Amino acid sequence: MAKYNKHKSAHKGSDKGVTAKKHLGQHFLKDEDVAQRIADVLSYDGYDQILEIGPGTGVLTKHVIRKNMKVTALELDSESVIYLKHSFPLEHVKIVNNQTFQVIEADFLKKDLKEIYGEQSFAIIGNFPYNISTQIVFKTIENREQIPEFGGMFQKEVAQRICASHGSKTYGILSVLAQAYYEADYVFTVGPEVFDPPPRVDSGVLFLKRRDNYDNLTCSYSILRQVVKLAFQQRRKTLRNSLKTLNLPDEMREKDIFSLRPEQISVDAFVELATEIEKL
Ligand SMILES: C[S@@+](CC[C@H](N)C(=O)[O-])C[C@H]1O[C@@H](n2cnc3c(N)ncnc32)[C@H](O)[C@@H]1O
Repeated sequence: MAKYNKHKSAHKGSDKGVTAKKHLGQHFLKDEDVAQRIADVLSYDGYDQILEIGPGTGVLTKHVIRKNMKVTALELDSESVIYLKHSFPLEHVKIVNNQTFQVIEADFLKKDLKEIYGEQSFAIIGNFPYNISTQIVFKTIENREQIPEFGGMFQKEVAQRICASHGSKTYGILSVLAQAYYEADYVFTVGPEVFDPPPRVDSGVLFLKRRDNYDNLTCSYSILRQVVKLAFQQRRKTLRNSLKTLNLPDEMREKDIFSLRPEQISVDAFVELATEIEKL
């Protein structure tokens, strides 16, 4: 069971003046090897800017900085921001030429990413706050024109869900929407012992690489999201039942795909179906 200490002496961030806060999903990495392996999941090819979500006390940040990219770290916790701005050992920054590193105190979910990047591309990395995992993935998909790669750590089940193939029990809304635009690879699992305080669950690291045809899908994101959501809201039912509210023409509802349950339908087949529905 995770322990969020009221006393500042007992967890990894506390020696940096940062108390772990449960509502912010703060579990600080204490294993440098794992931090290095997370930083290594991105290719660092084809872009020169990185956005780290939730740097905390910078355990992962310093490995990312060494990759010779411009790094922006977005952190909601003001204690962590104060530490990163004033006490984060600057040798991590100085080792690389022509590099900028900035910390911005902000909520990733609310921040307008164009304010930071304009139209430029950037990759996302993080040991993500697990309480907002789904929203992080949705916001990434919505900003996909600027995000060629995304890598980092989620609760293991969430990472597995994003990477799941059709036919698997964990295949769902996140799998279809993420994989419509990104190739998704589950990279490795870590146990609670690499964090301080330890979470109750295992964690999984994944890597998303944007597909070459990401901007060339035959349907819009909004219709795909609508169809997939409706289908998985009643995952035990066939599409004929779950898509009833769309009032689709009978001849469409006679097609074989409508006798399937959503977990039996591949990403490509969902895209094809959403395309047909959008054309109506
Ligand atoms: C699991 S901790 C990881 C901390 C650090 N990266 C590490 O690996 O030790 C998640 C971090 O995300 C931050 N955070 C939580 N919600 C956030 C949000 N909406 N926007 C930005 N950062 C957030 C937390 O304050 C915390 O520092």
